Amino acid sequence: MRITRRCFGHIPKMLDFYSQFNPSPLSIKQFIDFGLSACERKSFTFLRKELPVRLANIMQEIHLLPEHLLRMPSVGIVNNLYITSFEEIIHFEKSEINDTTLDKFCQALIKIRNRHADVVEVMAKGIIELKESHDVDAHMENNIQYFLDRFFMSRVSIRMLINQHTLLFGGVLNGHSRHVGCIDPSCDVISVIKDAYENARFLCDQYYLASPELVVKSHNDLECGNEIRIVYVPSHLYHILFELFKNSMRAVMEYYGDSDTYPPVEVTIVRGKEDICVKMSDRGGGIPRSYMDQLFKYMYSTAPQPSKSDAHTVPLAGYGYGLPLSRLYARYLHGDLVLLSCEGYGTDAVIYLKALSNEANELLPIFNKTSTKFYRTPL
Ligand SMILES: O=C(O)CCCOc1c(F)cc(-c2c(C(=O)NCc3ccc(C(=O)O)cc3)noc2-c2cc(Cl)c(O)cc2O)cc1F
Repeated sequence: MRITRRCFGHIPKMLDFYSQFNPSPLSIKQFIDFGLSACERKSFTFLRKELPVRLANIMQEIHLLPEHLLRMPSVGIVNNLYITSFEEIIHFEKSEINDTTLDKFCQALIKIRNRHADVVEVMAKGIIELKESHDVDAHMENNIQYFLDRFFMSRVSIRMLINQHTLLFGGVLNGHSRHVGCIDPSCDVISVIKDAYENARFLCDQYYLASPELVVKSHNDLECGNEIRIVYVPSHLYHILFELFKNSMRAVMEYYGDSDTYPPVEVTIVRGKEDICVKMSDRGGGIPRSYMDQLFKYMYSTAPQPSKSDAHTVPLAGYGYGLPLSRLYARYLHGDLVLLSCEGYGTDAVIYLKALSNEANELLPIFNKTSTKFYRTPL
């Protein structure tokens, strides 16, 4: 990236240095245990190395992107955001550990988090710029899908580290006393489901003047009928559920357009030995298999917002990254999100979450020969 070389002299060398280390995945149990011992100096010492490592790993991949994409103005903006933030963090590499340094570090993290707030939208704009200026073949689309999954997963992980440190040590009182940073050690899955449903229903009522009811079923044979709770990040679970409820409601309301009664959206929660599963079932008519693959594709989802005139048709091309990002949130702690549709009937979406906090490890992209080869190997 010529711009980088000219303007940020020592950065390329530092990028090479930090990208030779693999990111260190933490389990949600480690986040909790660390958060309960809450030692700011230990957190600072870990983060001033780990954050540059995670930033450098993904920055090196940005530089491997197809030239056409790399040259898009919005991708250049994102690249420079990362360079600026990387430079700010490595500034603390050899700092003396005292209260002033710790306070400046916290402020720097908050500044970085704010700087990167709109990166998803800016990256989506970069994809639109590419589609409007070049033909994108299957190989390039494959590269972009691979990169964006890794890029957005890396971003989720970096924001998780920043949020934990700033929530634990940023001086703001912890409103939810039992939460450890952004983690709820005893997250009541059903209450997050109801939250997400009510908010999606509000949007559905606004647009369709009606909405499907919610039916919740729960199976917990492992802990004989107790409430199903998990050590998890409520905001991640909410993000996934909100997206799925919006999709289910849209499908049901479009499929039963002229009816005045609608089949409910059924959510079943099951506590297994390994996983907690949340299955969302709707009778929204389902999706043909030929279309299923497109739902998780960034290139297919990235399209200019539908003009108001076509607002009445179901946008078959998704217009956001809601579904691919939801799957990344589920996969971030070794869970998953799977869609099963029966065309002509409806769709099941299953969220798998690790039931045990010591198995819920961060899933982090690693910049190495394997990932480099992927970008350089023709289909
Ligand atoms: O990102 C965004 O903003 C929203 C992006 C997303 O927008 C969509 C959306 F909400 C709902 C559907 C949809 C349809 C549909 O639309 N069926 C009708 C059709 C008929 C024919 C064909 C075809 O021939 O290709 C395709 C679909 N059926 O089931 C679902 C459905 C999809 C998901 Cl992911 C889900 O969790 C639950 C569902 O019920 C498709 C979307 F795409």
